[in-house]
Amino acid sequence: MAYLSRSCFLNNCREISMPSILAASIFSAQRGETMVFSWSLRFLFTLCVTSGICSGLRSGCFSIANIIVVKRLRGRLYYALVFQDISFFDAEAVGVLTSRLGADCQQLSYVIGNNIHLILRNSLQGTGALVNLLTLSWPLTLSALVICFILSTIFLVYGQYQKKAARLTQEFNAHANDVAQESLYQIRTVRAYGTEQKEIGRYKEWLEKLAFVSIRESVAYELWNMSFTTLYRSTQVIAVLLGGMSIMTGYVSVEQLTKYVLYCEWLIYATWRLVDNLSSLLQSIGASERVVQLMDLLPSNQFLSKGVKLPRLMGNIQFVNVSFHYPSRVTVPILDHLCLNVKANEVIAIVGLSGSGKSTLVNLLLRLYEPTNGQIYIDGFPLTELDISWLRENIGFVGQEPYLFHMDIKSNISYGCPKDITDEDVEWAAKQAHAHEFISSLPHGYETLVDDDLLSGGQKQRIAIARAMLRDPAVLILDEATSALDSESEHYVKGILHALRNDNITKRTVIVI
Ligand SMILES: Nc1ncnc2c1ncn2[C@@H]1O[C@H](COP(=O)(O)OP(=O)(O)OP(=O)(O)O)[C@@H](O)[C@H]1O
Repeated sequence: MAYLSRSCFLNNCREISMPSILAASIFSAQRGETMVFSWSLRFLFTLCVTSGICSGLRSGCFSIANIIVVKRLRGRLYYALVFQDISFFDAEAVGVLTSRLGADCQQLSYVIGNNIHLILRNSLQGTGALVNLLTLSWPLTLSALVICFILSTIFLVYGQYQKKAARLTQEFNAHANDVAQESLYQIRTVRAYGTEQKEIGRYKEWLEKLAFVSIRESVAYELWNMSFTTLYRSTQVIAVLLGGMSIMTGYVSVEQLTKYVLYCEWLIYATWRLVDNLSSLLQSIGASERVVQLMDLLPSNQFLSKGVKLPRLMGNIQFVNVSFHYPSRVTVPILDHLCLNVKANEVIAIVGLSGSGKSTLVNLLLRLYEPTNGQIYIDGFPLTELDISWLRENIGFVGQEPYLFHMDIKSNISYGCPKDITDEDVEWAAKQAHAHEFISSLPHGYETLVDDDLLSGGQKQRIAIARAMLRDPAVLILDEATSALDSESEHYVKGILHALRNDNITKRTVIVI
């Protein structure tokens, strides 16, 4: 790669002499200097071939580098996202985050890949052209430079606008993406309530905002294009005007003027390409600011500090004066100086009105959020001092709305299990959760791929219970785990709870909400 870059750099330097050689070959033909003419032609031909080869190799290498950069960016961003606090996900919409992972990462790769490389190349060619122009005639060069200066000034104004527009485009795109994702994900609710038109309207609202910004962006681009073309043509007219006058006064020769026109073309072309690359660079920077900010986020403190791993989790749980409000709703206290004592191997039930904070209690125990006041102790250790991954390995949790992954049933049951698992273990857990029978009746049994329509709410919940049972946890939390079960399954699950309570061999603390 380094060798290739060096060769391409040398080729770019050689390319700068092209207008000179072109003019030299034309005028050597006019003077009848066949040797010079044939040498110039050979040189030009070699330059054409090497330019083509270098350009092909360069764009090939940069496309590959781009693919690698996008892969790494996405990986790094995903890593940064996954290790954020849960409160981060309360504030950020999933559709917006997936948009950052997709289109925005792609944009950022253009900054790193194509643009910077093209900017360097065009700067080199522009500088080469300028040096050659200066050796030909400085008054003529000055006129070309004035035009380049005006072009750059117009571009600065336009570039600022483009950067802002790019950021808005990304924002509106991300919101449109979020609305579409939400509606499609909730399509059954949408259909049941007949809100298809309302959802289309919600999506269109963002599309309209997006179109508005895009149209303004296009108009700005066209204005810039218009200024550029006018100024570019002006250079040619000025060259003929000043150059013609200089020839008439004998200040420059025809050959010098020809070289000047060719180099001028080269300079303006390089300026245009440079400005265009800078403009898309600014566009990409505008679009990728949020990606960079997200990538720079440090992982949650929970993962940074190494906590204590106890030889065995007994399951003593103590809430001492715990108060809490959600970070997104600081004015709404959920828990206020709560004290709770659960002894190891106890089976307790937490009962309360809807919205009274039962699930919040579990969220705090799993350390998804930190209490705003007070302390939670597990086996006498403050929760914050324990190794969080170790603790979660020892807790089995079944939530109110169990979500199954798009994997086969066996993988769903063994999901996140820290131990080595055999097929028999998976079957045992499924039997404990009264799930074995319906799993066996599926076309591919435990190998059946789970998708949204395959299982009923109660069946999904039984698989989630099996997942928790398989870990053989020291603390088992069932957050309204029977809410989606039919009366027969509920009866069985209650049987499991009784069995857990009377089980004196497998000791565990059970919290039932
Ligand atoms: N992530 C969150 N951000 C902000 N507020 C939240 C969040 N999760 C829950 N709440 C609020 O906290 C309060 C308690 O919710 P919680 O889910 O703990 O109640 P619950 O007793 O489990 O209710 P239910 O029995 O209906 O499940 C509710 O007012 C709820 O709106």
